[in-house]
Formats: sequence, structure tokens, C-alpha cells
Amino acid sequence: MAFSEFECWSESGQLECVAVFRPAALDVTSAEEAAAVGFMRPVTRSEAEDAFGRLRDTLTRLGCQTIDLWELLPERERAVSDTTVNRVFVRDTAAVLGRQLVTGTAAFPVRLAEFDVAHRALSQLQPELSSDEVPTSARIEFGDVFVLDAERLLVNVGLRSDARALQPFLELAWRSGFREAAVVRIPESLGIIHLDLAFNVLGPRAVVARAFLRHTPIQVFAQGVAPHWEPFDGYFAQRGCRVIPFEPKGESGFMSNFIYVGPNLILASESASVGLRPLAKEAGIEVASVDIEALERGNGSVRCLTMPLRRRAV
Ligand SMILES: NC(=O)NCCC[C@H](N)C(=O)O
Repeated sequence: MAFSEFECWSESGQLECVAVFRPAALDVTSAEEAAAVGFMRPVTRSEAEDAFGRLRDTLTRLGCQTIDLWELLPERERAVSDTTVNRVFVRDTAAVLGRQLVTGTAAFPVRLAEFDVAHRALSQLQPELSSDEVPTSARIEFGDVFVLDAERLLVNVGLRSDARALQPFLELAWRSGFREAAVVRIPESLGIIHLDLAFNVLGPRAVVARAFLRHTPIQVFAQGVAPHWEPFDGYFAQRGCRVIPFEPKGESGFMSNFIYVGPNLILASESASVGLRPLAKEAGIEVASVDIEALERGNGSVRCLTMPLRRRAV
């Protein structure tokens, strides 16, 4: 996949190609190590690799090409990359917004090296920037960003994506061809690190959202006009989209952390799929599932583990 083919104008186009990053070479062996790297529980390299293999195979079976960024890494970057256990959560490091690859900035210091390395791997797919081109980077972790449609982005500012990064991010959004950005603020007291752990797009006509989000009005920005506020559910209703609320239940801690593969199909982890299936059914969406419990111990699931490079509009 060459850079010229990067294109994502929604979360619900047919998924054609994603970047993934194979697990690092280290085990996470204790509660202290897990806390140091933002994991929920220890996990061995071999458990993580088995789960990663299942994820890749499932995506391939569903017709989506996967590019392992590890393959693109220059030899000299591999040693450090192999010690960064969060590199599997490639979603946070960058995103294709329209036809633009935008790189992010890690707010969690243990992820700084891994973000740089992922960007270097991605740059192998991109032509050199000419000196008059503006670099396209933002102080955002991309688990906080959704491409709602060809005109709109949704972004959370909170624990990982700093509100001070918003203005430059909006300018970048306009340059990338978007006309509106909806900004949500997940209360930091909840400890939810990214928006995709509380929200996702189920398809062109429905989203799922943790129930508390209805208490968080959305601030709507458009180029050249003063921002205004809209109720959370009302924002989506106004734009033809239904909000299906949910509360996490039991084992289904990653219910919103799936990826739309299409047509009318999403891919979720096995544990998330249990709670998700009845909600998805309401929107006419099927749920395929894959056992990635070992990777979920790192506090992320299918969406965090995939970075769409190309979606075909449907
Ligand atoms: N988008 C996501 O929610 N990504 C999961 C990142 C988990 C990782 N352990 C972190 O703390 O950054």
C-alpha cells in the first residue's frame, strides 16, 4: 500500500487496509511492570503473539489487508522497538484523516519512543515532505479521534489529548478537508484514557456510547465561526445518527473498542462481542469476534490494535 492510496473519510467505509504492529519481545511479568506500562495485568510475549496472529488472520479472512509496521522498520530501530510493549496499540500513534497521514504525540512518557518509531515506519510508505509543506503532526493520541464522515471529526480532550492541542489540531483538520470538529471532554476522574474506550461508530446511522456521555455536551467548531454547544445525543440525532447507550458489564470491558469492517459487520474481541451483539443487532450490524484476551491485558482492544490506512466509501 503506497501513501497515495491512503484514504479514510469515515469509520464505516469498507475496510481495505490497516497498519498493525506485532507484539514486542518482552514479557510483562509482574503487577509493578504492568503498572509501569499502563497494562492491567501481566502477559507473556508468546501469549501476546498468539493473540496477534489470530487478530491478523481474522482481518485477512474478512478481506482486509494488514501491514505490520515492524516489517518497515529500519534494522537500527528494531532493538528499541522490541522493548516497547505498547507498540501493538498502533491506533494511538497516527491516523489517516481524509488523505492526510497525521502523526500524534504520546502523553504517556513510556510511549514516547514507540510513537517516534511507528512514525518512522509509516514514513517508509510516504514520499519525503518537500520543504514548503507544513508537517502534519498533532499533540493528540488518536484513540481520541473519530472520522465521523467526510466533513466531520469527533475528538476527546482529556487524560491523553491536551485541550491546549485543540486549536492546532482544528487547523490541521481544516487543511485536511474537514469542515466541522465536535469536541467531547470525558471527565478525567473516570480514568478512561481514550474516547474509543467509551464510544464507537456502529455504522453510518448509529453510534454506541457509554451512558455517562449524555452528561457531556459537545462543543462544535467550524472554520471561521464561533464554536457552539450541543447536547451529546442531540448532536448525533441532528446528523441522522442514533446513539445506543451502554454500561460495561462483567467481562465486556472493551465493548466500544471494535472496528467497523463492513458491509454491516464489525470485528470485536470475544469478550466484548457478548454484550455488543444485542446492541449491534438494533442497528442491523453483525459482530465477528476474535480471542485477543492476552492483548486486552494491555488495556486496549481491536480498535486500539488497528490503524485504518484505507477505507472504501460505500
Ligand atoms: N486507544 C486506546 O485506548 N489504546 C489503548 C492504549 C493502552 C496503553 N497501555 C496505554 O496506556 O496507552
